[in-house]
Amino acid sequence: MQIFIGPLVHTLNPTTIEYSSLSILGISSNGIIDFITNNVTSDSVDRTIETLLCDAENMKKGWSKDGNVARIVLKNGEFLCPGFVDTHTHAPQFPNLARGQQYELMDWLKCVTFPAEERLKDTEYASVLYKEVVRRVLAFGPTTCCYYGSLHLEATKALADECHSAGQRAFVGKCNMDRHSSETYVEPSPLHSIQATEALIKYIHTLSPLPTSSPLVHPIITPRFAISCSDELLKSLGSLASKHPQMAIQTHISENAKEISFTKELFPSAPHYAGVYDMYGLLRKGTVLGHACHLSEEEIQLVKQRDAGIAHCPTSNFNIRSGMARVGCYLDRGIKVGLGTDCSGGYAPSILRTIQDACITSKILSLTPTISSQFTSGLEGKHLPISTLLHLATLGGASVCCLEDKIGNFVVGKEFDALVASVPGAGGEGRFGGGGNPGVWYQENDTLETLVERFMFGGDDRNIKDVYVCGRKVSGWGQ
Ligand SMILES: Nc1nc2[nH]cnc2c(=O)[nH]1
Ligand SMILES: [Zn+2]
Repeated sequence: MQIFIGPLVHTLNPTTIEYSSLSILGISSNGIIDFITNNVTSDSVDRTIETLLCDAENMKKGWSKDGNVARIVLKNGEFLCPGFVDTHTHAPQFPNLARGQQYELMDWLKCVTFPAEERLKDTEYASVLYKEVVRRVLAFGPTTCCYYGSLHLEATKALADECHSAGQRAFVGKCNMDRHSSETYVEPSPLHSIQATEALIKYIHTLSPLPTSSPLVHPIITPRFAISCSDELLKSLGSLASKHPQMAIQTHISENAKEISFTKELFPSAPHYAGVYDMYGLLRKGTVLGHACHLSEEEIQLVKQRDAGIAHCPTSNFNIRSGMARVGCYLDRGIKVGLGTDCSGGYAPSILRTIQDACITSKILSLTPTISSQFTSGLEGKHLPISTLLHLATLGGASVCCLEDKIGNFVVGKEFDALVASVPGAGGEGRFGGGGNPGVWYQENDTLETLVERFMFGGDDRNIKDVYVCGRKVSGWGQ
């Protein structure tokens, strides 16, 4: 059992952020938040803890004054933040990070991305690569991550193994792709693709959960995008999805102009891109749609109706010049939106970087007079406030993954997925943690609001001191 003592920040919805200058959180031995008291004064901490430990409800949960309780006291410049949720990334593409920026999507796939993914046919290479991928992702703070694997079953099992042994909450999918790739990187038939997907689902279901909680690693059905799946494959994936009505699905949608027109050519009977997935039963609650830069009004309404979620990938959208997603509009319509690093379309597995680029995307849209002049209320056409940006990175992402009842913010009964964020003092505590010389440091008299702002807009992995999934420390440079 652990008690955390320190400031915290989290969101309740896209426009409500809560700051507490000093909180006390009790985390049970199975990682559940048993109690929280916010805005405690520093001279009343001991007294408050004693009261909490003697509280009848807390005693029923196993707390007592004489129990074995670890106290974790945050230092100056540190605060608790909900663990980040990366709703869209590609594990086999990590060796390509920061390469290929000269291409747009379709050439980028052909020239640099498919060749990199093809290397995963070597399962030994997969094990070595994926160990490093999961280690790096965790160090940047995503306690939950939606991973695309390659086409290869054995390699993708290795990815699931790495998430499982590192203790990361994850969705792991084997890409389905039976056309429009290279001769050597394509699945031989829809049947082969489906059998391998079923085998992966079975395998992931055998990974043992933590002793006292539900599994952390989940399978996810992963048609790469409509272009790379034949009608027959999409149909079979739809049947597979209907056999597993709770299972998550991930794919790409409406990322780039050429991709959209090719999709229309390939599926002339579909009303639009979103309609292709809908036709095959792949657009539903738990579907994570990557990018969604150019959705039409009809598509937006359909996505909302089906209760699918959107992975906003702004870094990648700029890097491979795809476009800008209208996140304000999606949120105004009540669509679930989270952030995706989309490595290696994005440069790094950094959700902080993605927050910064989501902010810039919204600012560019707000500077476009034809857009900003149309909207007077709501988020569309405005630059996104801090509450919205933090929400996208945490609770918003959790809701895209249908995990909003389990994680995403600090609420009694939820699992403790959290970061200890650190904005060190100049030359002071934490300065050398994380390898050197963080780009932001606190100034005298900084409020918690200012620290959070510095972290979100100037932070990187050096500002992520500890990473907890379900109460277990899984990464970080803190001792
Ligand atoms: N950004 C991105 N878009 C895609 N569309 C289909 N595959 C991919 C991919 O790997 N990355
Ligand atoms: Zn992607």
